Amino acid sequence: MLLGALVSAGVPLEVVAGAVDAVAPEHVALTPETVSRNGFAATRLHVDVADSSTHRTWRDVAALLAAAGLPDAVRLRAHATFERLAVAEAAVHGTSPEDVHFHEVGALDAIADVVGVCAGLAHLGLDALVVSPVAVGSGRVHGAHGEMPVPPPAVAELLRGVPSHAGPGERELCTPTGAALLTAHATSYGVQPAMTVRVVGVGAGGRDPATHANVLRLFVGEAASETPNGTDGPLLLETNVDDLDPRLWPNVLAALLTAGASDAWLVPILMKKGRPAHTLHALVSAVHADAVRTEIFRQTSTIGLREIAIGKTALDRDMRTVQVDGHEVHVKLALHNGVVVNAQPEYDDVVRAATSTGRPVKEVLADAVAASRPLVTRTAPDL
Ligand SMILES: O=C([S-])c1cc(C(=O)S)c[n+]([C@@H]2O[C@H](COP(=O)(O)O)[C@@H](O)[C@H]2O)c1
Ligand code: NI
Repeated sequence: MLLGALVSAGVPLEVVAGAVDAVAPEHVALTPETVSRNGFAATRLHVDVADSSTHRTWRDVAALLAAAGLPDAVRLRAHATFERLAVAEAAVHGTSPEDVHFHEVGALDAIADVVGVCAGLAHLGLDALVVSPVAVGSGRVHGAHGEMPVPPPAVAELLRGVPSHAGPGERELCTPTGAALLTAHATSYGVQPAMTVRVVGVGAGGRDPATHANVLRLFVGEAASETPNGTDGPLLLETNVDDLDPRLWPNVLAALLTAGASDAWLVPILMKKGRPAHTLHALVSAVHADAVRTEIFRQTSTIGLREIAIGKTALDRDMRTVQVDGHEVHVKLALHNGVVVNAQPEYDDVVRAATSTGRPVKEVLADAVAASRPLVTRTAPDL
C-alpha cells in the first residue's frame, strides 16, 4: 500500500524498481495497476518474485543492503527499517536482534517492499513525515508462528508509543513490515498538520473489503508558514538535563541552530536531590519544530520536552556599515514603527578591526558605537 501510494504520488517506477533490483539477489517484477477499492481509484504495485518463501536472518539482509549499489539515503533508510524489525522481533521472540530469523518478513517480496518504499521516500526528499493513527484491524491471523491475535506481536511491539487503533473490521491491516516502515521514517504522529497539499497519492494492497475503501493516502506538500500565534506559531521547547557530559553542550546548541532553531540557550539550575543541571531552551517556528525536536533527542540524554506556544514581537531590522580606523563595521538597526530605535555594531567586525589595528577591542567598540549613534533617528521615550 505504501509502494502504491508513493508511485501514485509521482515517484517514478524506475526509481523504486532500480533500488529493489540493486538489493535483490534475483529479479523482482514491479507492476503498477489502477484498482478500485470500494468505489475509489487507487494504485496497487504488484511485487512478483520467483521465490517468496526463503527465510533470511537480519545479518543476511544487512549484508544484502551493504553490498548493494544504493544511494546512501536509501541504504540508511532501509537499514534503519530492518533494524527496527529485528529489534522488535527479538523482543517478542525473546532472542537477540543478531539472531533474529525473519520468516515471511525476510522473504524477497518483503525486502522489495522495504527497499522500494525507502527509495520512494528518499526520492521525495521529505523534511518531515507525519503519520496519522494506524488502523491495525482486529481478529486473528495465521502465519509461520501459527495463529496470532491482530495486531500480531511484532506489530504491537513496533507500534509501542505510536497512536494506533483497532479495526475497521476483523482482518490484519498493518503487518510488521508496514509498521516498521511507518515508525522508522515518521518524524511525528498525529492528524494532518497545517500544510499546502500539492499531491495526494492513493495506494492499495490486495484486499478490498466491502466495509470501507481499504487504501493508504499520502499527502505531499509544503508546511504552512509561521503565523504569529496559535498552534502553528512559534514554540519554546524546554527540558531539564542533569546527566549529559557538559562538554557536549556547545555542540548541542550548534546542532539545534543548524536544525533551524531561531535561538538556543542553556540556563544552569539546581534540580531535585541538589543536582546541578541545565535547562535547555530552543525557540522554533512551527516549520522547524520537528527537526529541532529530533535533534534534541539525538544529541542529548533527555527523554521528554516541554512545549510552550508563545507570542513574539520582533522589530524590523536593517543593516548599515560604518568605518572605524579604515575598517568596515556592520551595524544592525532595529526599527519600531519606522523609527530607528537601536544601532548595534556587529561584535565580530569590531574584533576583526581591533585585531588588524592592534588596538584594544573595548576602544574599537566605543568608536563603532559612537560612529553608529547618528543612525538612530530618535530615541522613543514611550518605548
Ligand atoms: O516473519 C515473522 S517472524 C513474522 C512475525 C510476526 C509477528 O508478529 S512476531 C508476524 N508475521 C506475519 O507475517 C505476515 C507477513 O508480514 P509482512 O510484514 O512480511 O508483510 C503477516 O501476516 C504478519 O502477521 C511474521
Ligand atoms: Ni515473528
